[in-house]
Amino acid sequence: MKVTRLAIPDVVLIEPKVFGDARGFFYESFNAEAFRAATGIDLEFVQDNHSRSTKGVLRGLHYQLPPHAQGKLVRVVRGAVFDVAVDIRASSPSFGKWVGAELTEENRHQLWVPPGFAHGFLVLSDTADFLYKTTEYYAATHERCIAWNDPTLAVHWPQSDGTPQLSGKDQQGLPFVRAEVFS
Ligand SMILES: Cc1cn([C@H]2C[C@H](O)[C@@H](COP(=O)(O)OP(=O)(O)O[C@H]3O[C@@H](C)C(=O)[C@@H](O)[C@H]3O)O2)c(=O)[nH]c1=O
Repeated sequence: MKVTRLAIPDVVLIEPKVFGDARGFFYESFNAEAFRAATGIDLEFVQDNHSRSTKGVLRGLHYQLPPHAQGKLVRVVRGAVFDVAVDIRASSPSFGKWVGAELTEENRHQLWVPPGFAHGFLVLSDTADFLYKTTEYYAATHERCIAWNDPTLAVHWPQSDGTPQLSGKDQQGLPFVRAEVFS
């Protein structure tokens, strides 16, 4: 497993070791002990999620407030997305900054998005199957959404020719300046 800390070092890119042979491939998509040894981060996941989206769909920027804040280990098993994590921890030196990575079926990269970050992704392929593990359960009452195109955050979404396809909820995403953040 190769671990790279991104420009916001709490966000970690993971490149698993893949064993290919005549049958296909095998890799450990998560191993708590190996993850801890490589990153120093001790994780206990409680929920696994799978979403499927078509090209041009954008989901985000989502987070849950404490006490239901979620860390997410995200990956793509079909297609390709541009994945984004925004630091919304008021006391952080990178508050309001974002990092992004392309996660694809081919590169098998994963992103660790810690609690205290808003998260979203744009689908670049015809279809994308997006899988993620979370450290806390879904809590609808505590979920929040910041607008994907907030001018203060200025996330640079790639290949965005026109407006992405958004859920009704995501069309109501708040401006960053009005969003509840982590103290
Ligand atoms: C996220 C989630 C949704 N749901 C339900 C609520 C709703 O009826 C339906 C679709 O939910 P959403 O529109 O919120 O799904 P989606 O827009 O895919 O939400 C996800 O987006 C990405 C970017 C994240 O970071 C995730 O944490 C999550 O917020 O699924 C659950 O039952 N459990 C869950 O954990």
